[in-house]
Amino acid sequence: MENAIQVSGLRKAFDQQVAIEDVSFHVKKGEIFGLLGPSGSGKTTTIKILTGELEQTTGDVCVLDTDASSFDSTQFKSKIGILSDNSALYERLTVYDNLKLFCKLYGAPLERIDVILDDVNLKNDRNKVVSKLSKGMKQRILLAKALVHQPDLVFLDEPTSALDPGNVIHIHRGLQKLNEAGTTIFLTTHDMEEATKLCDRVAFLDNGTIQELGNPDELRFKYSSHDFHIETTTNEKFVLGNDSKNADQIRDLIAAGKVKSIQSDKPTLGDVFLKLTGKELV
Ligand SMILES: Nc1ncnc2c1ncn2[C@@H]1O[C@H](COP(=O)(O)OP(=O)(O)OP(=O)(O)O)[C@@H](O)[C@H]1O
Repeated sequence: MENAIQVSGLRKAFDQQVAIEDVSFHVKKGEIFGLLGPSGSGKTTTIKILTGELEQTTGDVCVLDTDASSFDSTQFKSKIGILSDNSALYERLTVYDNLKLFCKLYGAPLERIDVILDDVNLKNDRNKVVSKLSKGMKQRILLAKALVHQPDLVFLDEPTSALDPGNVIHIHRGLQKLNEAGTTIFLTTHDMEEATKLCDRVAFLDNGTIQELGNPDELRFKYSSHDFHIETTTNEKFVLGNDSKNADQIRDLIAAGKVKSIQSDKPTLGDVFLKLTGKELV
């Protein structure tokens, strides 16, 4: 099967509270797929259903050719990695020993530990006791734990939310490297730059339903006004619509050497979300 994840008609209600409704999508093997949405939109609920932590109210879920009834099996768990708000570490053990325990659980070679510690920028902290580390460092150990056994598919619930910009760049590189080696990545994020940079496709979730789904650049183009933003050599700024009448004007301005810059309108993913839902994606 070429899909790593197949979801159709998914609904989850907690008593009267509907968290997600009629959610359908697929994630191809080898893709980086992002689920984007504001707080409370249903991202974590979706991840928890896909990893077997929660049971859906209705709908079908298939992950790595495995039906939800088998998500508890060790064989399935060894093929996926999870970073979620429930991920935990042994605080009194060192960084290395935490990862060693996890490797032993899933039969992963111990040589992977130093490779993954480098990917999450913790190479020099391998012998430190976890309880003495910062929140951002613990987040990176949890990320290493999700990735150390080289899973076929990883679920990352806001992987960089607690990290400083330098470490975000480092982690992004590590995730891209992992993906190039064949791992499918499913992530949630509030960070539109992260989604634009990393994801092959994104889905916008709002109030528990998918509002739009596609490649970030294609979505940005689809929701662009296609206007041109022009700045002249005399620092005048104006906007011209993308039509043949304006093409003549733009050509004349260029011919007269009066154009300092021309930029086409390209909304950010946050702008697209705002257009679709009237909400900021924060
Ligand atoms: N265990 C639960 N019991 C009752 N309601 C819940 C439970 N878990 C989630 N919800 C509700 O389901 C909705 C979706 O929550 P969810 O945690 O999936 O959102 P989210 O998009 O991950 O938010 P955030 O970005 O803040 O983590 C919210 O209205 C939330 O209050």
